[in-house]
Amino acid sequence: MMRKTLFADLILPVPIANRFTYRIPREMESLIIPGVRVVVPFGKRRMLTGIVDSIHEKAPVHYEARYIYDVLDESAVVTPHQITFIDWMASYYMATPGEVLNAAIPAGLKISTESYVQLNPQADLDELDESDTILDLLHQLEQRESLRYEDIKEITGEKDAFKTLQYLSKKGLVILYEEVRERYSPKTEKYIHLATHLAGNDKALNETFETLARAPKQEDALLACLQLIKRDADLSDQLQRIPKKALLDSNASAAAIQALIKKGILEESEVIVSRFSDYSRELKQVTLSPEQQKAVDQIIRGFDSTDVVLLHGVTGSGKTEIYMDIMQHVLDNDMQILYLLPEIALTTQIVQRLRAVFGDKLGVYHSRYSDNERVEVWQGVLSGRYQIVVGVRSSIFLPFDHLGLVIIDEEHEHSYKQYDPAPRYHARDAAIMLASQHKARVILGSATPSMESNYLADSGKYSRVRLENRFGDVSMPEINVIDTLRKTAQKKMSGPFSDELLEGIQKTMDSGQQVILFQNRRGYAPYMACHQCGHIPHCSQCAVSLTYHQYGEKLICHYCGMRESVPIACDSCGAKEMKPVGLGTEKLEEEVALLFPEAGVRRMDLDTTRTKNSYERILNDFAEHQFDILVGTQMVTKGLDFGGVGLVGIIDLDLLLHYPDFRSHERAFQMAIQVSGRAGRRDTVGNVFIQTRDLKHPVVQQIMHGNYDAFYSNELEERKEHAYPPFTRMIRITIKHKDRNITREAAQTLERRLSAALPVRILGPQEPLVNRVRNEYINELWIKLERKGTSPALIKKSLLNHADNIKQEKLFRSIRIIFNVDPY
Ligand SMILES: Nc1ncnc2c1ncn2[C@@H]1O[C@H](COP(=O)(O)OP(=O)(O)OP(=O)(O)O)[C@@H](O)[C@H]1O
Ligand SMILES: [Zn+2]
Repeated sequence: MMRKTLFADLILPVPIANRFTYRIPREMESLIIPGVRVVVPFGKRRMLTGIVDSIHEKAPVHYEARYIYDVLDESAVVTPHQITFIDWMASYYMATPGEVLNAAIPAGLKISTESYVQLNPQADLDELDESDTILDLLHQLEQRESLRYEDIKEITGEKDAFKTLQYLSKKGLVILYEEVRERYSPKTEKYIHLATHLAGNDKALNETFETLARAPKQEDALLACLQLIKRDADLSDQLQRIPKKALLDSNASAAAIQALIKKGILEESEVIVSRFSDYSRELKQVTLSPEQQKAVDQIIRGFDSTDVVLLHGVTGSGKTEIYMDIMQHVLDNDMQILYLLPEIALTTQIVQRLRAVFGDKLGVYHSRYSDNERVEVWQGVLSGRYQIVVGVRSSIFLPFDHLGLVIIDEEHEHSYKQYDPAPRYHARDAAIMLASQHKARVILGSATPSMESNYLADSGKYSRVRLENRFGDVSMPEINVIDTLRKTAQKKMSGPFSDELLEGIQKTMDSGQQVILFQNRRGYAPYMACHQCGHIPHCSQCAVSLTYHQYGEKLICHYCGMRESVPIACDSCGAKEMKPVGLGTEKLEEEVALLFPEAGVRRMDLDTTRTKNSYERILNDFAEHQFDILVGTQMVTKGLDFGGVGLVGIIDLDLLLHYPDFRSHERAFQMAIQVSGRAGRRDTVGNVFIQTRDLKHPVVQQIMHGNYDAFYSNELEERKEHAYPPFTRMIRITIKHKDRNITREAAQTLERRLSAALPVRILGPQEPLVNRVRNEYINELWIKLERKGTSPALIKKSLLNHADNIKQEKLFRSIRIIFNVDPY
């Protein structure tokens, strides 16, 4: 009987929308199962790590299948659920499964291939007629065993050293090869135990001690070791291993331990340990208030009719405790829980609260973790060590296989949306999809629900539970709106502060409380301008002004990151009168410190939180009242829970209100209410001061009265009138090219064809406000899909086809077309 040849379909991390079929070598047949990682050759000289999706006997028709090169896992690291999820995400967000896979898998689980170069042992280096660079390279190779591709580039000074290498390889002077290496490395610790022949053998031990009579340090070390073993009460077994570190801590010298090992008295071993220490729970018992208990009951009843419940509770109503109560039920049923948060800054506080109750069942996953740490969380979910994961948006990709509950806290937050690179997904929406795959339940929590979620609750698709009061009879903060237009006329502004705000800050600090000041702009000043001619320095690659950062004296482009030093004289007229204009957090911090010299002031924004533990430090110090005034961007607006905040100031609400985007009102309302909610969360009534020039603006009025329902119904009218979400779904198509005309022409051509072919509304093409970034011009088309119209899947397919077609044309060959589904 003929033996069958087996093939595997793989997902590879490349932006091509297919599965790739490879042959399974005979000796790997039993090893290759769905969900394991394999290494395969790809193209001429690349090696890639892929995931096995399925195994079959059908040889591909259009190409000769190549062999799988290696298999990396003994059991699946990706679950079947994940593969379904990856495929769904790729098609919904118009990305490829490979792009999703790339986002999903922590870098530590990817294999890197590195090209190495070695001197051909047969090569004769004498009498070579080559350039000095090449001779230099060959001599370096002669001295070393091998060089990495990267090193070669450095030696030759060439950007692409491959040509040189090919040349040398053809001449038989060098050998090129690839080495595959796993990036994840487990953390190990050294352990010490007593040699087998000594354990439990007092006679032998005594004899050993005698031999050490002249080596007191070794004697001490052995004694210390025995004491450590005995201290552990329930272990009679003297073979127990003790951490070498513990032995060193008990003052045994490293040299003495080494000597004992050499003599065969002690033995050393290495053990793989977790990067995350075990947390014992303190078992904090929380009693829910009657209103909270009622909400829990309502949520559970809500799940009878819908899988998603929207928990709309005012700031400080104790939503977290409600989640925790329901989580306990889910754990009792042995199901997994995913708890999503919009921002790393928030994980610190929430994790502390959750850990007190759930101990080491809790894994945390976010981008500040190292690759190795992320791999351990991934494996911890696979192995069942972590039943609960708290994390930011990428945690939806973890290998869950029996999710019971997904909590999406602060569900209105737009940081749940991934902008770049693909897949451009919204973690809230994707998590709801993930939950439905697992038949799990979802709680969306917010004090200011998104238009979409509230709309779906209105229409009965979600259940809704409301909490109108703060926990523990705490009052809602008092909101004061200050008319800065009038204050300016009355000369009652000092810099960005009105007299009322300053007075409020002073009073708050006098009463021993703390202050949060919010300004949604980082840097020192939004731009610099010449006092003589008005010239404003712009980024050379983008159509935006450069932001002035006082720290380091730099002008920085917030679009492409380009930095340049601050010009002494104006580029345009030569006058030496360049001045910063406007107010960023850096300047705000400076002004506050000047006005309140006795106060401690710190700042929290992107610039002060770049390092791993910086959030924690700022937040912990604030919680411990080590400083009085926290200045920051939207980072300070989100679900933070501090007891001592008496006042919150919004320096310039207009900045939020008048942003050219259909969601600006929604965002302004949400941010203002959220940041206000940080005030007065314990006993005294909090104060909020909001500065604006637009007192009569309806949204300002709604914020002032904390009236979500009024805001929602007004805004819904607007959205309906202009056919914006939630009444439609939008897809943004971005066309980019370095030539402005080609960009426009491509956009126009695409628009014409789409209009002719598809029953959709198209806005544009138009140039966005910032119409050039990194030297590429930008045009946008906006597609509006009716909620009940042609299948979005078909339309997306057609959009992709049209995009592919247009790129076939000579003029448009190098344009880039980027799709962003639900681009908000
Ligand atoms: N049942 C309870 N027992 C003791 N303390 C509670 C209880 N419920 C809530 N709290 C406390 O009340 C405060 C506010 O609760 P929490 O932070 O959960 O509010 P929230 O609804 O998430 O608010 P926000 O929307 O502003 O984030 C917290 O300090 C919390 O510990
Ligand atoms: Zn730029």
